[in-house]
Amino acid sequence: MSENKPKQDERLLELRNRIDTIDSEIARLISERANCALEVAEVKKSNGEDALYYRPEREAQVLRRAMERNPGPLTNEEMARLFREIMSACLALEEPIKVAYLGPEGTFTQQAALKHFGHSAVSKPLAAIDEVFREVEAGAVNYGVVPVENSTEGVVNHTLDNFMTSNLKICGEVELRIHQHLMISDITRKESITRIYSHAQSLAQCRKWLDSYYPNVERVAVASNAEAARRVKGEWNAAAIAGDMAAELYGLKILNEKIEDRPDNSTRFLIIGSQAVPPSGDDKTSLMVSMRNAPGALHDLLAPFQHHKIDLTRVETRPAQSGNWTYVFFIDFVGHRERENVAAALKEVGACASDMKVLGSYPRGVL
Ligand SMILES: C=C(O[C@@H]1C=C(C(=O)O)C=C[C@H]1O)C(=O)O
Repeated sequence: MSENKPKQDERLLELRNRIDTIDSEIARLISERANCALEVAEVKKSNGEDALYYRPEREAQVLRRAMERNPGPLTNEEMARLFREIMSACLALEEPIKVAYLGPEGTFTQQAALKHFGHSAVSKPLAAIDEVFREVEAGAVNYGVVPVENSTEGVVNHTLDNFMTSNLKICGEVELRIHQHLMISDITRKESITRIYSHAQSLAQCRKWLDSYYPNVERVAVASNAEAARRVKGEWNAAAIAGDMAAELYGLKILNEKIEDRPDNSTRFLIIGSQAVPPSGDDKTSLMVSMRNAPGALHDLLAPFQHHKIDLTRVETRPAQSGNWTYVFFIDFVGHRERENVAAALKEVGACASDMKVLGSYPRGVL
């Protein structure tokens, strides 16, 4: 035993007492904050604002500020995550926000929903992207969360196509680093794996890894990663590729961690709702445009953005549902539609397009 032990014990006791004092101060301040949020809800109610107290632009500002003034040693992301949960709990005092997501439970989309709304939101898994759109349109939930693009595998066509027939708006975005793991159940025989289940996108994200380590094993695409994990539960000769949440949900053991081919593999999700979001100070806008099929059409469409010094972050093309060989462009750019240069560019684009719809201006993803 070190002769310093009594001294160290004393120091430990002192530090723990300090932590206890700080904790009671934090608890008092969180309660004070919660009471303020309740009062804000009262004011909103007396202003006749909708029953929805959630304000995406204000939440983005609160999170950005938490990161900007972070004195350390916690990382900015950790600090913002803590504030994310405090806000989520404060908002739920009035009424928990209801969110539908592309399920089942355990998918990356659920993880994105929790990252964006915090754990006090009530989330509801649905089986298809179309169903998420319908549920939000019907007003059964306040918001929906759907994937829109993956850095390795590209765009999620289903989500873009839904905007052609829906009047929902984009109210936010959230980006998630995607880590894929190979997992097995407690009855799986490691040496006898003949089949690997996963969603097609995930199989594609791990193609090279699978070619190296399981070249002769059958790859079976199923509806979701969580479904892959569920199947493995009862099969002694199968493994699944899925994320942490699925492993936890189905009690699977992770055999190989982070097997995605690209270390920066990430997916972007959209928050869909019926609310137009005011500027937060750092925003993006998504636009859907149809053009007549004429020479120079794409140039005419993009020129106003260059002219008004607007940064494009994405341009996607999809076949229009109205006829063969006509196209719809999905364009994302930096800036809110209420900003002068954005409004001017939109006017010019509108003048040369056969159809144009602003899908939404929304805060750039913070976390
Ligand atoms: C408190 C408000 O309402 C909600 C709760 C927030 C919070 O806890 O900070 C922020 C925005 C809203 O979602 C507000 O509008 O300021």
